[in-house]
Amino acid sequence: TWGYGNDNGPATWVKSFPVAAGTRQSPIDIVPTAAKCDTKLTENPLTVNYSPEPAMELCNPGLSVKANIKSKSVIKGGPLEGEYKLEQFHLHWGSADKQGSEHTLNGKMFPAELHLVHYNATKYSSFGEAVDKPDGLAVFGIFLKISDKPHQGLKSLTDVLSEVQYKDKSINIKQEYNPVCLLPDNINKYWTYLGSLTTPPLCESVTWIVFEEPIEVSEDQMKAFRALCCGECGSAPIVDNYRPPLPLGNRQLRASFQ
Ligand SMILES: NS(=O)(=O)c1ccc(O)c(NC(=O)NCCCCO)c1
Ligand SMILES: [Zn+2]
Repeated sequence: TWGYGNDNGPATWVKSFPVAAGTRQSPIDIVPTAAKCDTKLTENPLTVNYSPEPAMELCNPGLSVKANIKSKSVIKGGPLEGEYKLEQFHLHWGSADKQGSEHTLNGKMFPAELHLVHYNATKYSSFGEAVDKPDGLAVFGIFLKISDKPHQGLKSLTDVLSEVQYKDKSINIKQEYNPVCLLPDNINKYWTYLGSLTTPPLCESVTWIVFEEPIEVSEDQMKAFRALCCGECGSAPIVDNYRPPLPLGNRQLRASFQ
């Protein structure tokens, strides 16, 4: 099956998933000077209405770590028509701080990138129905950068990653968890473009919203992600689970700010 190794990594995915060669693939390199500032985005501010998740499920599907959301946490506005409901969030990270993010900023990679995945609940009744529709999904992309202080919101997760170290392990976070704690302070500054899932099946169904402001995590928190395993005890660590950027082509990258 697909992965991030030499024999099954991003360059091989097109064999099983021809859409990998499509015209609205993700991630991309974000070049702020090439983005068009669109006042329609500021006139219709992005609004986030997340709720606390009691007993949030955290799992290791083998190629990332994922939290599944059951509560009604929704977003709307900005580039979005209708209301999009939070389904899950997960991350992509590197084996070292010099790499790990999927989107890049003027060619620069961040050590990791957090994805909060929403589906169009106005038009579709489930994530599964929405996942292959052109207006089906909206994903927040949040860059992670290293600081000497741990990210408090992520700490509830990084402190228990050892309990989902192996593939198919899952736990419930006891303390109720509101995913709003993962967002940067300023969510009014973002870039947006039409793209895809960054892993197979690579569906061209995502309105991407990538925030300018990174969240700050500690080196120890990065080490906790890098200690997760792709399989059972003794299997390789989950690292470098990122797809490199694809051409923007003739897509318009829009900015919510000057
Ligand atoms: N990275 S992303 O664009 O935000 C993204 C958001 C939602 C997704 O469903 C996927 N991909 C996915 O679920 N693939 C099925 C097998 C995964 C095994 O781990 C990727
Ligand atoms: Zn992702």
